[in-house]
Amino acid sequence: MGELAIDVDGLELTYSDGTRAVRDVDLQVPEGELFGFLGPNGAGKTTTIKVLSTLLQPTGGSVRVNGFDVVDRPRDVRRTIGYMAQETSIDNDLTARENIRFACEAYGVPRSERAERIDELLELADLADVADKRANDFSGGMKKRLDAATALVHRPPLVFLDEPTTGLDPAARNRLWEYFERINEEGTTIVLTTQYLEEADQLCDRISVIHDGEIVVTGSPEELKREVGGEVLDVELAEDGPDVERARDAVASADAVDRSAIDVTEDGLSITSPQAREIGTDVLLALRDADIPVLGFNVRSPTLDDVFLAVTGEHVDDVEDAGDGSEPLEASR
Ligand SMILES: Nc1ncnc2c1ncn2[C@@H]1O[C@H](COP(=O)(O)OP(=O)(O)OP(=O)(O)O)[C@@H](O)[C@H]1O
Repeated sequence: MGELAIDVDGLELTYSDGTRAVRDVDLQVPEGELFGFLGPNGAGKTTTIKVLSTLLQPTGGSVRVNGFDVVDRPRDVRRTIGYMAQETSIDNDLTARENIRFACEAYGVPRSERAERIDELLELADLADVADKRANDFSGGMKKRLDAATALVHRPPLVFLDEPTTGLDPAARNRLWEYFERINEEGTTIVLTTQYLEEADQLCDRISVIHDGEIVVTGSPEELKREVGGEVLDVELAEDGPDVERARDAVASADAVDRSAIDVTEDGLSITSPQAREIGTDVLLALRDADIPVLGFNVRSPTLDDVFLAVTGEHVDDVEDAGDGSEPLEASR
């Protein structure tokens, strides 16, 4: 492992009204990683990112960013990071080029380097063709790409992106993912927050699932899925059929099925087991004996949705908050 871009030990952040937004957070992110905080609204993602980027002072624990303590050396931290907030900070009345030029001035990029830097970032953000159009005419995805470009003008080795794709359609989101991958390949460490399981899965080298202000698990998407333990047997039940709890009781009565491994899903039940394939017949027989019709069943690998359920004990739907019209924490399958 190379140098640590982020080294957090026992971070606590309690707001002045007593809200304990973040607690007991330990985290190490090596340089070069594309790291994600995954969690629903209110989990503490923004608060954590604001502490890491010196916008909030921790109320406990120690936080080092690029080797600098955020309390003792906030200027050095700010000099070496880029930050893209949830709300875009670009000026709609300015063109893409003018927005980046303005950021260059704000970050003190030497005058002689500005023109080259602007062209380089317009290219990276895939906005060279529309460089002289006003941001007001841009789509949501283009605005986000421009916003991220303005956070990179001073060539920070580490950039924070707070929910960079929330509210975007899948095509725009894919384009942003490619852009972030390019930035990361060029050597910039990226720490982002997301409510999207698919985003965490596809984009991030490692993720921390954050829930109620605590990191509940950290690892690569593959590691986390492996930790779920085995495969998942989905059983689809008739919507107007018997009570799903009765179905759960019936399945739990089958040999080799652990009751705690049975979850209620939108379509019926899912059973996680190292022997998901072997227990299928027993599960179907148990449901038939209880006169519960089965519409379909399928064995599959776990998704991050299953990871989320396993580590938080909550369903994605239970924590879903589609207040902004998007579909956060939507399953990736
Ligand atoms: N300024 C504040 N004062 C008091 N409580 C706050 C403040 N800002 C956030 N909180 C609370 O802290 C908790 C964590 O909020 P935070 O914004 O960090 O979550 P989040 O995971 O980023 O969610 P979101 O997706 O909504 O941004 C929530 O309970 C929130 O209500």
